[in-house]
Amino acid sequence: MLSAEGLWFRYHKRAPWILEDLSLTIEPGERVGLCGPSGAGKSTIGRLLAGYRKPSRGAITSDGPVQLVMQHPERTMNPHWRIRDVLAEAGSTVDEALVEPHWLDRFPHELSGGELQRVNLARALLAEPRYVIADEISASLDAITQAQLWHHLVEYAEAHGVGVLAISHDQDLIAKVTQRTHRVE
Ligand SMILES: Nc1ncnc2c1ncn2[C@@H]1O[C@H](COP(=O)(O)OP(=O)(O)OP(=O)(O)O)[C@@H](O)[C@H]1O
Repeated sequence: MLSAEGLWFRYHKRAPWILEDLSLTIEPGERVGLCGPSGAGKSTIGRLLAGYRKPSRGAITSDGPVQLVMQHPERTMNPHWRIRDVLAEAGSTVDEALVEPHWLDRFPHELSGGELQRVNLARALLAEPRYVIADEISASLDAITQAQLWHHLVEYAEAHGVGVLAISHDQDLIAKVTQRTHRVE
């Protein structure tokens, strides 16, 4: 289980608390939606769960690796590396349902936003995570690309018993791809 218990967090000592006593659990194979207004701290929760930040108080425990996938894949890839090398850093068996072979020799800026997000998701899955935090991964994509991306993630998660936290403003999407929702205010 991926568990956050009694989390308190603020970005600076004198800044206001973003999270006050937040608790949340995700079981392997479970898909949970994370909803709430802008600025409520959803991305912050994702960063904490993935270990990018440490909570001021409280505990995060996990029985396996956690991968965070974010909205802007271009920000997480070296622009001077070809897609082949971006992926090779994470592992060797690329999911061909996500990554088309003719993309491998291109640079990140030579793919569309949706194609690059598919590469980004494939890279995250190469790390064989037990949990995936999907933070607005399809926010800027058209409906078909959004559906494809989520189809891949849900199928992979079901096949491998991976727990997913889906962060999105889109309530309809959350209802479609998750089994329950956690709300933050
Ligand atoms: N690096 C940072 N330094 C200082 N404050 C930050 C930082 N990142 C986020 N914040 C602040 O923390 C609060 C929560 O931000 P966060 O991005 O977690 O919210 P969110 O719920 O994901 O919002 P949105 O739905 O708009 O993406 C906001 O008030 C934001 O301004």
